[in-house]
Amino acid sequence: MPETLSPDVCVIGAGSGGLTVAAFCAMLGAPVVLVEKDRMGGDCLNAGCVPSKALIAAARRAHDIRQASGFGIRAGEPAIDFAQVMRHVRDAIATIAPNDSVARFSALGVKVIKGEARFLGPGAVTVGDTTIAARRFVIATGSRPLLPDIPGLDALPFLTSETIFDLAACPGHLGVLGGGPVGLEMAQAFRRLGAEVTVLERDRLLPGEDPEMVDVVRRQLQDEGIALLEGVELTRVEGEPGALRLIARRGDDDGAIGVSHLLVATGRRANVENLGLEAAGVAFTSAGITVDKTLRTSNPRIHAIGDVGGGPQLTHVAGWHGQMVAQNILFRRPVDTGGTAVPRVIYTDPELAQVGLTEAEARKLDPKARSLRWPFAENDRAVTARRRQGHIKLVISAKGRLLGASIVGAEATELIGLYALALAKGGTAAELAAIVLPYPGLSEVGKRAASTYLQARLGNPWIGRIMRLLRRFG
Ligand SMILES: Cc1cc2nc3c(=O)[nH]c(=O)nc-3n(C[C@H](O)[C@H](O)[C@H](O)COP(=O)(O)OP(=O)(O)OC[C@H]3O[C@@H](n4cnc5c(N)ncnc54)[C@H](O)[C@@H]3O)c2cc1C
Ligand SMILES: NC(=O)c1ccc[n+]([C@@H]2O[C@H](COP(=O)([O-])OP(=O)(O)OC[C@H]3O[C@@H](n4cnc5c(N)ncnc54)[C@H](O)[C@@H]3O)[C@@H](O)[C@H]2O)c1
Repeated sequence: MPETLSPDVCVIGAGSGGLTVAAFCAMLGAPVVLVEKDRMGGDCLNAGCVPSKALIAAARRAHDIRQASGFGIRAGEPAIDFAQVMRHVRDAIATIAPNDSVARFSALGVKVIKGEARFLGPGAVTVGDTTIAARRFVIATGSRPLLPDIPGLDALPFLTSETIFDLAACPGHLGVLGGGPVGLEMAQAFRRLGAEVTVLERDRLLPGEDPEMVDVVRRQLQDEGIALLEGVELTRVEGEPGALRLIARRGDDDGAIGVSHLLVATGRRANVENLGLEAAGVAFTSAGITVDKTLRTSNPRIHAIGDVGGGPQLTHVAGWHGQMVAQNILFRRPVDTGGTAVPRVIYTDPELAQVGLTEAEARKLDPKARSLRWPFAENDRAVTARRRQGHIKLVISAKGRLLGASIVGAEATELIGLYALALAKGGTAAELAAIVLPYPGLSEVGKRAASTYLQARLGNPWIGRIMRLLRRFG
């Protein structure tokens, strides 16, 4: 039966961004319709953050067992039951899934419609027989793997983030095309689970990250036996299923690498197709829907958030967008994606976390910007846990104001939050050096780095003069 709904808000896509908008609106009593064509929870829950971090956690256990002899515990080579590892991955998804389910959102008061949404015009969307004429729309349709045009690739089976978590057996030799976050996280996880792994990256590993921090990750991956081929172009894929030949070129040299499986992890493309964006008057390019810094599209009644908007493709960014846009729709609270420093983490071991400016970015804006470092090897907690790799780097202005923080080392994800707060509050190295932190703790690495700023100032001749003056008073 055709029906027309007229909610305040229609959200398209039930991933991290869309779910946040829908939950926020429903909890405040605004009528909201949420349309999802596939699985509730989107990419993060079903084929992204959750399965990847579950797999990484399993792989870490295998690695810890191999490393246990350093603690005086003899364990030997772990026996890996890959089917059970994958059950653990599915179990993690299934445990979290109820939070994102139709049942939960319906109970919150959201009208959830399963189907593909398409704009009929600037103020109406159709899903099957239903037309939704909402006051405001939020497009949160996410992204999907971007597949490079490489001769032979489409004729042979290959994996992407959408299929790798369905593997029934561990690959014998996993080729990974792309040394970005997906490629490196999966390369290390599969290596630890027993696969031979070769990464092919046409640039350098993690090209968007500080090279000094990436070096620490690179060394660890190499130590674990991962072959890292940087500056190479994959020119052709040959062979047959289970026995692929990757023909790659570096400069004028061609070489072939035999692998059993190939993971293509060369970035993502925004889901802008088949949405009727032209009918809606929403401008877009192949990079995504065009939005201003308030996340508004060229149609002022329509916002676009998360991966489809072409900004940083991260779950917490999609959620943050969703929260701001919901507040804007309900309370006219201004949206501003400009000023906030958003952390990002590569979940390799050691983890690489970044917030604010990298050293190179800061120097471009302020040639007097400086860096303060402290190694994990000089941190007592890291030493006791045999997790001595890596360091923190705080980037500060000439006057000591924090501009950015990079951490490569144990628990970098958990450590970076402090620096996100410090950046938001205009914090300084002196303030970071003054915090009292529990001993022993990894968080002390940042305090020690910040303290080097003060130590450098102790050489100032005025300090000696002031001390001599004060001595005269007893
Ligand atoms: C392997 C991997 C690991 C990742 N790990 C992390 C991580 O550790 N941390 C992190 O922050 N980020 C991570 N990400 C990125 C993260 O998954 C995404 O940034 C996030 O899911 C984006 O959320 P979104 O709401 O924009 O889109 P999505 O989660 O992709 O949701 C979009 C939804 O819209 C639906 N949809 C699309 N078109 C329509 C339509 N026409 N009608 C109805 N529904 C539609 C889709 O089916 C989908 O459910 C990872 C990504 C991958 C691939
Ligand atoms: N920890 C996290 O937060 C996390 C984890 C995974 C994914 N993600 C998000 O998912 C998105 C996708 O990740 P990704 O790693 O697929 O993409 P990416 O764009 O971040 O990295 C892709 C890498 O592949 C390389 N590349 C591209 N084409 C190539 C080719 N033809 N041959 C060889 N190398 C090639 C690029 O130089 C780049 O280093 C990212 O934007 C990221 O934000 C985040």
